[in-house]
Amino acid sequence: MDSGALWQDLGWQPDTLQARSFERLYALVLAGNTRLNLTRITGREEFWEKHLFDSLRGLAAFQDQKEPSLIDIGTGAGFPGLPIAIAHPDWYVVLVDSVRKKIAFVLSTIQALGLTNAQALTGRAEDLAHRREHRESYDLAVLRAVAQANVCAEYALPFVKLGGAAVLYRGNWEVQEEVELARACRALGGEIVEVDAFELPVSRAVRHCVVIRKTGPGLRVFPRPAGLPTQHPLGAIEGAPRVESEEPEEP
Ligand SMILES: C[S@@+](CC[C@H](N)C(=O)[O-])C[C@H]1O[C@@H](n2cnc3c(N)ncnc32)[C@H](O)[C@@H]1O
Repeated sequence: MDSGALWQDLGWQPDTLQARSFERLYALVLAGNTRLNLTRITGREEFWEKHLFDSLRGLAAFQDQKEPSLIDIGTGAGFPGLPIAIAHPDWYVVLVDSVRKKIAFVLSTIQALGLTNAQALTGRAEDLAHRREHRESYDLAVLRAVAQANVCAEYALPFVKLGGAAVLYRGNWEVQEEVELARACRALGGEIVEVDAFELPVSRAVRHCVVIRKTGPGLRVFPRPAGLPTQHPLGAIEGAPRVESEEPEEP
């Protein structure tokens, strides 16, 4: 499948500069992979589908939003944040990861691509979300393959402005996950407003994008100190088996 056909599914086409940036991003990730083990997705077609297309498809519902600020929590090698920053030059994108060497890679990539609308920070979501400059400061938060859905909500919602949204990029989506996420959202001032199910255009792999609207301020104690959200996930049903749905990416 050529990349032009891939973008048709999104109703969007990159211009010449954006197409060049995607090519360059692919080359930089391949080069970085030899040192840093960034991703197992290295084939060209798979990279286009599972890193570029998937990153943008998750935000299809927000495509026409004007100049939002967005935080990508647990960005790894820069996904979905870097493709979003390339596709939307008028958006302001902050990419966060707790692993310094990953953020060093993302920073060097931002520089190599000349992206003036993106910046990257090393830190844990649990710490950064309590800093005044980040608290309830973003229109959108995105997380792909970071943690269980209810844990992702605890990381994300404290960063989001009232009326903004967190978008969780998921593989499979189980009823139990949705129940636990809804319970967590009640404490965090969020409400699940959409579960967008789709297939990737080439591999037909199943994806779900879960949109949580920020409807209230949530409690100041969230997110809890580093490690607690994963050890004691909010909204978890006592005695129920832990759901680990298939993640879109396992670097
Ligand atoms: C499986 S990788 C996914 C990377 C990328 N989002 C993707 O889809 O390709 C998960 C990333 O989340 C980061 N991460 C996990 N928990 C985090 C936290 N509490 N705060 C910041 N980053 C975190 C990890 O360091 C890792 O790079």
